[in-house]
This record gives sequence, C-alpha cells and structure tokens, in this order.
Amino acid sequence: MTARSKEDLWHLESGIDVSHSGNQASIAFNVARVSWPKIVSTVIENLNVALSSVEQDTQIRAEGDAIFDELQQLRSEIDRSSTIPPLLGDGGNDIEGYNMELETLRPVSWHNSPWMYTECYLFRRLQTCFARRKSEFWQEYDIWAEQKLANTKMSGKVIFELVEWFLALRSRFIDPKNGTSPLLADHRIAIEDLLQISLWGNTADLLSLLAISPEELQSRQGFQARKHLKNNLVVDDTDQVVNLLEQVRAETHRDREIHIVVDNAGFELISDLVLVAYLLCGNFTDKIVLHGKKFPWYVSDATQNDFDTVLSSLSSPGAVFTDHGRLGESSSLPTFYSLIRSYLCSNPPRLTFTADPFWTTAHPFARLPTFAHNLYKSLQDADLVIFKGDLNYRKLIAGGRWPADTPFEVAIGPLKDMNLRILTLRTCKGDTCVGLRKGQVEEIDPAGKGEWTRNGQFGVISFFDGKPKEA
Ligand SMILES: O=P(O)(O)OC[C@H]1O[C@](O)(CO)[C@@H](O)[C@@H]1O
Repeated sequence: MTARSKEDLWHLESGIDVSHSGNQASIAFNVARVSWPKIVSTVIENLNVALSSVEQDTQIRAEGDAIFDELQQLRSEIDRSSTIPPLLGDGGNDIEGYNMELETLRPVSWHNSPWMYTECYLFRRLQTCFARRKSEFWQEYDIWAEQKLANTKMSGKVIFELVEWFLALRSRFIDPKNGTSPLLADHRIAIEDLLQISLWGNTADLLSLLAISPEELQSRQGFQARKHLKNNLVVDDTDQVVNLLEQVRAETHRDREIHIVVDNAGFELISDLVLVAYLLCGNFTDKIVLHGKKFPWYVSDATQNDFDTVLSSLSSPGAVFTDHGRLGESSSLPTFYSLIRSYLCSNPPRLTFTADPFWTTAHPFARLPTFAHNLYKSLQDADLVIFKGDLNYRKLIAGGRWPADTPFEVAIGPLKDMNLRILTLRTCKGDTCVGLRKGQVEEIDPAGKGEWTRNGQFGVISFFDGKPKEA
C-alpha cells in the first residue's frame, strides 16, 4: 500500500473527497457523535447482562471485568474525541493493515477522521476487546447475538409470508427436476421481484435501528412496503442482470458460480436465501458462495453462527417464532429449510457459507488484489458477484463523495479493470449515491435537503460487467 500524506486525509487514491467525521456536511459527523457512542453503550449494557450470570472469582468473570474497563475507555475516547490509538494484537493478520493505515492517516481523532476507516476500526477494536482474552468463552462471544435473534423472531410474520410466496413461485415457474421454465418473461418478473426483496431486506439493519418496535420492523419488511419502495429505486440495472443470468443459464457445459457478499443476519439473510434458492433450482448457476463475516460486525452482519441460527429457525420454527401463534406449526419454513439443506449437503455442495478476513478490514474493495489475493481470484472466477448493503457499496466506491451523476464504473475506480462482474443491491444510508441521470437528483429532492442518500428510503440495483466481451 502506498503511504498517504496528511494533505490527502480527505482524499483517496482517486483524489475525490471521502466522507469524514470532521465534515459537518457529511453523515459521518453525526454518526461519530451519536451512533458510535450508542453502539459502545449497547455493548456495555449487553456485557453487563452477560456478566450477571457469570460467577464471581472465576477467570471468565475477571476477563469480563477487564473487557468492561476497556469498553468504558473506548466510550470515553469517542466522547472526548481523543487521538485514535493503534489496535492491540489479538492474533488476527488484519491488525497490521489497520495500524499501517492509521499511521498514514495520523494524527486522527474520533471526530476528525475518514468515516469508513474509523467505523471499521471501531468494530475491529470492539472485537479485540473480546478476542484478546484467554478463555474461549469471550473469544467466541457474540455481544449482539441476542439482538440478532430477537430481530429474527420479530420478523416471523414477514419471513413466513416471504417463504410461502417463494414456494408458490417455485411451483409455478420452475420444474424442480430439470429447472426448466416456460418463458423467459416469467423469469424476468420473478428475478425482478427477488432482487428487490433482497435489496429492501437491507432497509432494517440493526445499526440504523438500535431500538425498533415489531410493528415498525414489519412495516418496513412486508410486501406492501416493498411495492411502495419499488418507485424509490434510483438506479435500476435489473434488465442487464436478467440478460446475464439467462446467458449463464444456457452455459451448462462449464462450472458456473455466483458469489454473494451478504450483509445482515435475520430477515435480510432469509431474503438472500430466497434469491439463492431460485437461482439454484432454476439452474441459473451450479453453485453459490455466500460470504459472511468472521466475527460480529456492524451489529447485525451475518456470521457463520447467524447463518446456522437462521437455518434452525427455518427447520424448527416452533422453537423460535413462539409469539406468532400457529406460524410455528406451518410446514412452509421446514420445506424451505430442506431445500436449502439439500444444496448445502449435495456432493459437491451447491451452496457454501464462508467468511474471509478481508470483509472485516477497512479496505476499499479496489485493494482486493493487494490484501486478499486468493479471495480476489475466486471472485474473478465467478460469473457474478453480488454485494449487499450500504457498507459494501461504500467500499466499492472507496467511500468517495462522488457527484450523483458519476457513472458507477467511474466511481468503482480500479475495480473496473479487475475482470469482475459486480452487482450491488444497496439501500442508501450514506453520503453518496452514483449512477444517476443528470437532473435526476432535482426530481428526487427538489428542496436539496440531501436526505435521500441517507434515510434508507431509496435504493440502487447497479451492475457493472468488467469481464472482457467474447469476440
Ligand atoms: O448494513 P449496511 O447496509 O451495510 O449498513 C450499515 C450502515 O450503518 C451505518 O453506519 C449507519 O446507518 C451506515 O451508514 C452504514 O453504511
């Protein structure tokens, strides 16, 4: 990585401004002063709950108390906007990268630093507090596990509605034996719906909604909400995606693979699994690789444990969706589970879940070849890589504050020439959204308030094909 000078602090390799917590015009200004302290406080509260059931005078208790002290220290650093210190080693190979970058940015403080770097640092720092302990109990501890499970439980009704819808769709469009479908037009409609379901499933990440009522959550996730939100797609490359999928579907003579860099656990992950199931049973690909996070990240991002929890909620809904009356007795969720399980257990597996450490670094994705060569190769081999959610989008465009009419392929910078096919399904929760027509922003936001890129109400389906065209 090339060193960056202090003058470049607000700039990236591309020379464009990045979202910055010292800039009042950036969403990062408030996030740093309001959301980050709230996140750390929630972790402290959750830890207190965990400690209340740990016996006194045990190693786990002593380590828990030490974690508590470190979290208090972190909270006070953020409140006082102290200089950000290097991360302490916890055995992870990514620590060096974090500290190297910090060195090039120095001196930076919590309220005056590039948003993407510092927010990722915050979550990595939280992880070090747990991972540096000797006991496996804390090393493996997921401080947000309860919240993630509660979110899945609250979403029972919409999960059920979604799975029933999928099963009906599958029986209508796809012959499970040979994956045939009567008409291309049918797939178009289905894929359009599936992309949108997976996209809007991202609206309710737990970080933006640390406290949300079940009613509010369901109103954001239900079918009616999605129908309304369809008009809020500001970039929609669905047609190109459907064309690509149809093309790949015909290429049965070779091994075909699609990768999905997933985002949140719970409802969003199930909305992704519905898309996965359709692509696999419709024979659009031979295999799908899901990329999750290696440790708890951005509150609700999916880890291997969360993936397993989602599978158990499908296989035994009665044990999870206790507040939903007869829903727990329905056979739809177990039927869907059996389908997913058949893909996970086939030989070779048609579906896998993996968690590369690169996804929990602060690196923009254009640094993939430098910091995660094998992962980069595997993404190049894929027919399509789908990136879910806001943070992944920000990493695709390197956190830059690009003008909205910047073409997506320009904003992704060096990724353009990396032989990747990129699809991003993102609800807008940041400073920037690219790929819009000239004049479109004025139509969306006549008063020029700028909220549309931040409030999660608008979304994009942006596609870029970086693979060389066959002659
Ligand atoms: O789960 P997602 O879609 O990546 O969202 C995480 C997002 O949370 C925030 O940090 C706060 O809303 C966003 O700005 C960030 O990108």
